[in-house]
Amino acid sequence: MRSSNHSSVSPIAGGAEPSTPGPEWPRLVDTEAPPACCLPLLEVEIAHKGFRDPKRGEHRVVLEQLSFSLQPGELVAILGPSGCGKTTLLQLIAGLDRGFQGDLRWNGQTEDGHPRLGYVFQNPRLLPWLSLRKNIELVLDGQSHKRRRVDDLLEAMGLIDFADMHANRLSVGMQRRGALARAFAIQPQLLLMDEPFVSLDAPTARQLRLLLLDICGRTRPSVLFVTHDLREATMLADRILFLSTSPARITSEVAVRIPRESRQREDLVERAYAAVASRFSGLYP
Ligand SMILES: Nc1ncnc2c1ncn2[C@@H]1O[C@H](COP(=O)(O)OP(=O)(O)OP(=O)(O)O)[C@@H](O)[C@H]1O
Repeated sequence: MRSSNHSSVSPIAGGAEPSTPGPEWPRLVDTEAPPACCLPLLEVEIAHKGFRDPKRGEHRVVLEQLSFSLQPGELVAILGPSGCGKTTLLQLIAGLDRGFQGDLRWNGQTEDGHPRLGYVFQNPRLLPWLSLRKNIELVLDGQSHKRRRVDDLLEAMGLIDFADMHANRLSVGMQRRGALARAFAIQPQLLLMDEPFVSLDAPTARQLRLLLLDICGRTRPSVLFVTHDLREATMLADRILFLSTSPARITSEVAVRIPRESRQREDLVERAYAAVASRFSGLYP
């Protein structure tokens, strides 16, 4: 299973019709997913996920017939309207919520083969009573050279001068960077990120996106991240999956063909972004 359960060029439900492809298709962006290279790290097949509405007591379907796969080393962005079920999807994949109908297959298996997993939550979730350094060392328990690894990461995040400060003394932006450092520290095989760069100032967000690409280039994790920022998705992702409103399913998919080593080129990203934005105009301005 490589592509999702949708026609690859279909518009999002309720959205604008796709415009005629421009010159960037299929050079920088394409609706054809690249051919699968090998066994997917993850195959998602969610038949049904719902919640009981706390007020009315009714069962509400949030995800339905949603499927896609993730290749080793692939960076995939998930976009969709607010409240459609993006965080819910990440939580199912992380195993934080097992109440759904469907299957998650890791390296082709449903039981074993769960990879080392990093999760950057929407809220940084650092332990307020510990220093920033201790928050990160905590996930490296028992590993040698952890101080060196933590210092390197804090340096890269521009946080080294704040390493011994309690987490609750840090600004929200600094806590976000700390949460990213904590997720990178375990060198995850799969990194799940829920709007990781939101509420950071533009230069810091750009610096961290480039850092993510740099780390991905070196350690090749698979990354699945939620964003509302189509430009960010175009800069980072190899594929962008578009979700519909609840019950969410994948309605469209775009492959971004900017080579990883050229993602820092704003001109290329801007052209690819313009092509994707024009095709899905009105939905993700
Ligand atoms: N534990 C829960 N109990 C009941 N309803 C829930 C629960 N968790 C999520 N929901 C509901 O499921 C729907 C999807 O929520 P989710 O947080 O996954 O959306 P989202 O796409 O990530 O939203 P946003 O883009 O605003 O962050 C929402 O209507 C939410 O209220």
